[in-house]
Parts: sequence; structure tokens; C-alpha cells
Amino acid sequence: MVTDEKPPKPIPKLKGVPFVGSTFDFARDPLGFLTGLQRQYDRLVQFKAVGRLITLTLTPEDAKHILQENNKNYVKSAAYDVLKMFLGNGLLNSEGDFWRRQRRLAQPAFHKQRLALLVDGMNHETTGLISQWKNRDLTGPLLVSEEMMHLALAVVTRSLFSSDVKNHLENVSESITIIIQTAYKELFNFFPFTRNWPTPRTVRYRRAVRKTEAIIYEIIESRRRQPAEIRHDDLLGMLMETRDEETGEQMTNQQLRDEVTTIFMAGHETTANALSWTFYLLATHPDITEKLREEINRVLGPSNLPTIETLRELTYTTQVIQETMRLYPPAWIFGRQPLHSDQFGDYRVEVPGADGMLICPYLLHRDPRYWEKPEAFHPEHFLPEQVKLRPTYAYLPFGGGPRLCIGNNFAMMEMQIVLTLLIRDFDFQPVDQKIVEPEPGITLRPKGGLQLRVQPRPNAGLRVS
Ligand code: HEM
Repeated sequence: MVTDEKPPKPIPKLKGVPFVGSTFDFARDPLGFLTGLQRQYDRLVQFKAVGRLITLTLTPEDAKHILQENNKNYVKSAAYDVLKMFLGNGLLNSEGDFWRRQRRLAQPAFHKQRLALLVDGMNHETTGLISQWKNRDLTGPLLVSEEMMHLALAVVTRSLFSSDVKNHLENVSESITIIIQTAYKELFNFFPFTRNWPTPRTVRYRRAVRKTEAIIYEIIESRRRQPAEIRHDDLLGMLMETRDEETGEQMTNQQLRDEVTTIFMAGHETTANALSWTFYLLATHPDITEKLREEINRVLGPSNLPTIETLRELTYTTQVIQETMRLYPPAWIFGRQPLHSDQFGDYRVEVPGADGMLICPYLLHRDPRYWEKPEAFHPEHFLPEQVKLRPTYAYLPFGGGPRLCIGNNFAMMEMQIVLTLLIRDFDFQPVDQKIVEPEPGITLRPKGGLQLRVQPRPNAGLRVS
């Protein structure tokens, strides 16, 4: 039979080294390797890594196709297994009907109206940090990345548990640090079966998991024992309250544990990194800092705390945060596994054969086809008239489609609050001329940590003791 159908065009494929393919090039310098591919190819390119055939996608259209239009054909990639070790079957890792149900149950807790209840807690944690800094000797450089990590952990902890966890916070934060460190090491462990070996690392890790789990279960159970009229305006309270519309069921303790730990992990390291990068960029761009301060002064004045209403007026602040996440997207890459073959224009990704598909916000966000000044820090990229000119999926710090980050409004609110309050009260300056490089792991961190000179601004901001 003769048909008009054209055979698919072959997807360009890297040769790589026999057996290992491009594994080492990718692992040695992921950003350099992927940026090199972006310079040579315009839509799709395949390479072998860790025995798998990976397809890197390079256009917003294909990101949209995978994440939105044909999302049912994709599940999360094997890289998420590292997170599964600790997160269990929470929103980030689960699939299919189970994920759909959990998302439906969790969604109301993240509605803007409900999030408004968390603004006071975010202000409280940030002003707490301000008074700490004001009472501290700031003559030497400050490890801002660590400060942001502690702050974001305190914010997410308070947002989840109000004050129930105050006494446990030190334990939780120490355990979470161990868990994140282990997850980072495991990301580049090409022998996943060793995860079950009783090495000092895995023993420390399991102890940290048990400790965190015990605290979370204790809080859940103590809340279950409380009279029904006692309401908690925190995320855990909202998750415990919510009922499935169809079945009327509520989450079990195990499901609550998985969702709470997922929110813990997904909700602090990402935000902390975005904040660190923002302070780095502002420290190196005084003109933008000045413009930002003008807005803060106009909207908040010298000493008001942000409210849900004033946050809406902070448009330039929002653009600064968006632009930071363009240059340094905390979730710099994510993967999907195709279930069936799929068509991308003239190309076809064949299953079986193809394994992971990669979507890389870091590349899309710096692609000169979509950005006027791809390598510059230029918040005007996010003026509404500029945004309209771009394909939506050219910018995807929070992912897209049905698996869009459920915490995106939470994160934006938190970053606006922390940024406005700290920039109003402190000057941030670079320690030296060295460029801080991004270090790609589960999230995109400042390599070696971010140190800045931080000085209180004379006569500025809150009067704190
Ligand atoms: C700047 C901060 C943040 C960034 C850049 C970020 C980024 C992302 C991205 C890209 C995804 C989708 C991953 C994929 O499709 O494979 C995601 C999912 C998720 N994020 Fe965030 N996130 C941030 C903050 C938060 C916060 C504050 C929370 C919770 C309080 C949170 C909770 C989650 C959860 C639960 C998911 C899974 C959603 C689902 O699959 O239904 N994230 N995040």
C-alpha cells in the first residue's frame, strides 16, 4: 500500500563513549554539557546516560506538549526515586488516580484565601531574623545561603504546624539537613542497590527519617485527640479537615505524613535558593536594588509589615523574583518517562527504546529565541507587555500542566515578604569580584554557599529589640 505519510525524521543522537554513553560528561558538568547541546541543536537531541536513552527537549512547545497537552502519556522519571526514599507517596511522587485524589484534597489548603492566613507567620519569622541580625556582629561576611535555608525551614514549619513544633524545631531541622544531604549524594549514585546497605551514611539517614517521622506522627495524633471545635489555621489543619468530594473520605495518618514531609522538602530548599540568588543579584546590581527600595518605600513605608493586600501592589518586587528564577530556576531540570511513543513535529520518540525525557528550565530561560537579554539581570523581562510576546512555557520555574507546583503562590508570597523586609533594613554587598557559580543538584544552589556583606541600613525599617 502506498501512503503519503512521511517517515519520521531521525532525532539527532550523541555518539558518546561505548557502554557509558555521555554519563560522565553529564555528571561532571551538567549545566555545561546541556548548554553545549542547546547551542548545537534546536529541538530534540538524544544521548545515553546510566544505561538509559535520554531525550532532551529544547523548545517551549515540546515542554507544553509533555506537561500539558499529552500529560497522560507521561509519568515522573526514575530520578524521583531518590526523593521517594523519604517522601513516600506524597504529591510530588505519586501517579494516576491516587495522585489526582490527593491533589484534589490538598488543593484547598493552597488557595490564595487560605494562604492569606499564613502571612502573619511569614512576617513573624522574617522579623525574628531581622532582630537576630541586628543584634549580631556583622563585621565579617555572612553565609546568606545558610541563613535563607534556616529561615525557609522555619517558615514552612510554622505554616504547617503553627507553633506545635517549636520545641522540636532543632531536631527537625537537623534531621531534614541530613536527609537532604543524603538525597544529594544519592542523586549521583549510579549503583542504587547500595542504598539498602548499612553504611554510616544510610544509618544516619534512617535515624533522621525515623526522628522526623516520629515528630510528625506525634503532632498528627495529638491533633486527632483534640475536640473537633479546635481549629488550626495552618496547612496541617487544612489537610486534616479536607474531605474527598466524591467519597467523603479524609486522609489517613500515613497519607498526611507523606504529604507533610513532601511539603517540608519541596517547600523550603527551593524557596531558600531562590532567595539567596535574589540577594546575590541585588548585591551586584545596585541600580535595581534602588528601584526596588523605591517601590518598597512607596507601598510599605518605613515600618509597615506586608499584608495580603499590599503584596499585590509589589509589582516590581515580583518582577525581580521572577527574573531571579529565570536566571537561576531552583527546579532547574525535571524529567518524565513516556508510556507510549509520541510525536514531536516531524520527530518521533519511540517506546520501547526511549527512556527519560528532560525538560530544562535553565536552558529555556536563557534561550535567546525567547529573551531580549538572556544573560542579563533584567526584571523588565516580566513587564506584562513583554510576557505577552513569549510562549508561556518559555518560563516554567514552577513546572506546568496538572503537575504545576501546588506551592507556587505560597512561595511567591514568602519570597516577597522576606525580600521586602530584609532589603528595607539591610544593605547587601558582594564580598569580592568573584562570580558565584550555580551548582546543579536536586535544586540549583550557589556553589560553595553564598557569602555577602550585610549591614543594617541607618534609620531604616522596623524597630526591633
Ligand atoms: C521557589 C520555590 C519553588 C519552586 C521553584 C518549586 C518548583 C516546583 C516544580 C518545578 C514542581 C513540578 C515538578 C515536576 O513537574 O516534576 C513542583 C511541584 C511541587 N511543589 Fe514546588 N516549588 C517551590 C516551592 C514550593 C512550596 C513552597 C511548596 C509547598 C509549600 C511546594 C510544594 C510542591 C509540591 C507538593 C509539588 C508536587 C505537586 C504535584 O505533583 O501535584 N513547592 N514545585
